[in-house]
Amino acid sequence: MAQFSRVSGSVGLITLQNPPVNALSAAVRQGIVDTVNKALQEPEVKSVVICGQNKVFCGGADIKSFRGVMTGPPLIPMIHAIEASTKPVVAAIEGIALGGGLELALACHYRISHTKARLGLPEVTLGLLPAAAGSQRLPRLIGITAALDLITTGRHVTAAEALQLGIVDHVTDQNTVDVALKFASSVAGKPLDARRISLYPCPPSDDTDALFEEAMQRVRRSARGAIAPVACVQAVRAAATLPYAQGLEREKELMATLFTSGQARALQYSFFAQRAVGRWSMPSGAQWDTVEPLPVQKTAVIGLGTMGRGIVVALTQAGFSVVAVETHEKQLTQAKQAIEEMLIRGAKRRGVTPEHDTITYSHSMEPVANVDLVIEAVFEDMVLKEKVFQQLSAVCKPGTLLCTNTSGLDIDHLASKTPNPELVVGMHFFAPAHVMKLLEVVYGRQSSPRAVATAMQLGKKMGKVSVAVGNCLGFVGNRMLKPYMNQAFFLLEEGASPELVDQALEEFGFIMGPFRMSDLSGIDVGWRIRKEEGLAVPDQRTGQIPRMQKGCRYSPVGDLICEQGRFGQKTGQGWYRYDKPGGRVARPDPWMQTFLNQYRATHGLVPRRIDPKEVLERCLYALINEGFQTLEEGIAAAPEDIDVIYVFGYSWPQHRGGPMFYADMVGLEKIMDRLEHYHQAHPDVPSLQPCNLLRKLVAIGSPPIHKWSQVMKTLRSQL
Ligand SMILES: CC/C=C\CC(=O)SCCNC(=O)CCNC(=O)[C@H](O)C(C)(C)COP(=O)(O)OP(=O)(O)OC[C@H]1O[C@@H](n2cnc3c(N)ncnc32)[C@H](O)[C@@H]1OP(=O)(O)O
Repeated sequence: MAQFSRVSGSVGLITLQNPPVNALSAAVRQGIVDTVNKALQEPEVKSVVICGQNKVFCGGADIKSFRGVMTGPPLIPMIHAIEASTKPVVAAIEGIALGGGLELALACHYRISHTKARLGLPEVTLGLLPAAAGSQRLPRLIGITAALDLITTGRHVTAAEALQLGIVDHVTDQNTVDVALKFASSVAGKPLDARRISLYPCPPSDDTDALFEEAMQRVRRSARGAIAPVACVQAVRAAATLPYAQGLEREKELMATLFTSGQARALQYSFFAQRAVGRWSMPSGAQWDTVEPLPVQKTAVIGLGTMGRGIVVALTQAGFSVVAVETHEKQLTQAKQAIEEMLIRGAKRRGVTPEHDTITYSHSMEPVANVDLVIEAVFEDMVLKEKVFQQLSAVCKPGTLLCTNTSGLDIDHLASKTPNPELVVGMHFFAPAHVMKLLEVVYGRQSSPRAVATAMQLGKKMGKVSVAVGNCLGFVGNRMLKPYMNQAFFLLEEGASPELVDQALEEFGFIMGPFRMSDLSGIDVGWRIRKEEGLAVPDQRTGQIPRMQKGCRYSPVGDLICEQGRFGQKTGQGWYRYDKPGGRVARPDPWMQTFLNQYRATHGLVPRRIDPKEVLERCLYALINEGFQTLEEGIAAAPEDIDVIYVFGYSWPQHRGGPMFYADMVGLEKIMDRLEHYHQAHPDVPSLQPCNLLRKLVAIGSPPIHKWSQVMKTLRSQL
């Protein structure tokens, strides 16, 4: 809806009304058309102001409506009618002007913004482009380079930057609507042609071809196969090289391709999935809207290795006071310096003053006594963590929440070492913890709903996308990674090279394939865990690590690599070789080829040609199958939880939605058939055997992803 009123006799005020973000639903568009007509027809009205209800201008098109048939007046003619108006129209921008919201403002003759407003064209993040003439108007207003930046990244700008770029005419910290009304009154009757952006020529650049060539290359490099950023460059190019009307036609053509692409569907699903994970629930029925979080102001981090340092930075930047504890004096000094540097760099990037006075460094636990919440981030060793939790239980005030940053150890076991297991939860951060957006909040059998609510809220305040998951080995993310990594190892045994496997998965859209990723994070990390699990241990009789363990196929290739001291980038050699220890550029290593040949010969394995399709199917479908298993067990509450974890923690390409969305796109029947096919070929790999939930979904006709929850409920109630 949009409401019309007349202010001071001569200014028509149009207020968009569609909480919470005044999205341009069919009703809002109809309201705008009607109220603009009214303003034009009423002779007393000399100028017009458009604003949004509740101090929010407009969050753009209604994304929910993209799923169905579009109804109501189309956006483009509505926007053109505003620009063509013979009476001046002023946009009063408060809160946000995003996507169609900013395009609406660009059609107005003047834009006045509140200092705290944010503006942008984020369509690219939804797999689209600004197709309500935004791709044609913005370059004409602010130039090609700046427009390319905003349109291809979708980033939001502050009012100050918008003013500097020329997107808005004036910024105020007063009541924006009042300022706009006064201004509208002052420009009544003034000529408007010079204010109609569609009439502007696109500002020339020195070498348009070179500029677009460079932009296209940059975008292709970072897009990982996403098509919207490429279409955005093409649309801006149309603005730079074609008359406005033809540019609009091109914009429409490009949008038509994007709109119907699976990528747009995936990215829009991902938008809503990110919000859905905030509405967490626990198997007990406790959920986000029925549980009050505990108040948290003072926090502590125990252990200042890489993870601990990142967590201290993230907490400090979110405004919490932090006691940072590291028992080794030398490590404490180094950590302090590293944290200060990270805070300075972060503050510089955000244009604020660094906040270090809120951190207290300590080599003892004493200052932790009066904090509200502790995050333990010591080495991934259960005995060490148990000791820390016992110390914390002795020193902390009653009611302190004890969180562990383990990446997969048993939360229930750790909780059992404290007198208050209900106050123990896992907070699994991803490295680097001050950068990576994902946080898995892991509840154990005894974790109280308030403890979960508190950790979820803390994550939100730290700017994380937090997902509540149940307790099991590896939780959701690392548990699903295991069958994926196993397949990658098996493929090496059967004839693939690390390059072949990585390339297939990188072309799919992962930032790094499993072997480059493992070189980056350190191959020895998994080796240590496998040794603790009793897997990477030579058989006393043969002296070799067995290739069958507990009745299942096991590949020791990763263990053998580590035995050679090849831990990845840090040692300059891993699955690849690097110029020096710490080097970043991975090069294929002839040593690896020889090693694999010898390994296969030793075990009588005849190498065969493996194609990228098999790599994708085996690695991804095994991972997806494990995803279904976590849903079946209730470890993950919904497919959205898994998808958000994979997109934000494991570089799953966002334009493919996440593993479970991808499974829905590929077709559950196909996934099940291919898994069965591979399981027949490898009967000693149980993770290739389709799980019950997948079978059940296929049996009832493969319902779409939003209907899986119902089947999951039935299945769990039958168990
Ligand atoms: C021809 C095509 C023309 C134009 C194309 C477009 O305009 S595409 C849309 C472009 N706009 C956007 O991409 C904005 C998307 N929204 C956001 O980035 C954030 O929601 C926003 C506006 C910055 C607010 O963030 P905040 O953290 O304050 O709230 P939250 O994200 O939780 O959102 C609150 C609820 O509003 C829903 N919502 C937000 N934007 C839209 C939208 N454009 N359409 C529909 N619904 C929207 C959001 O889902 C939340 O609802 P919930 O029920 O909680 O999921």
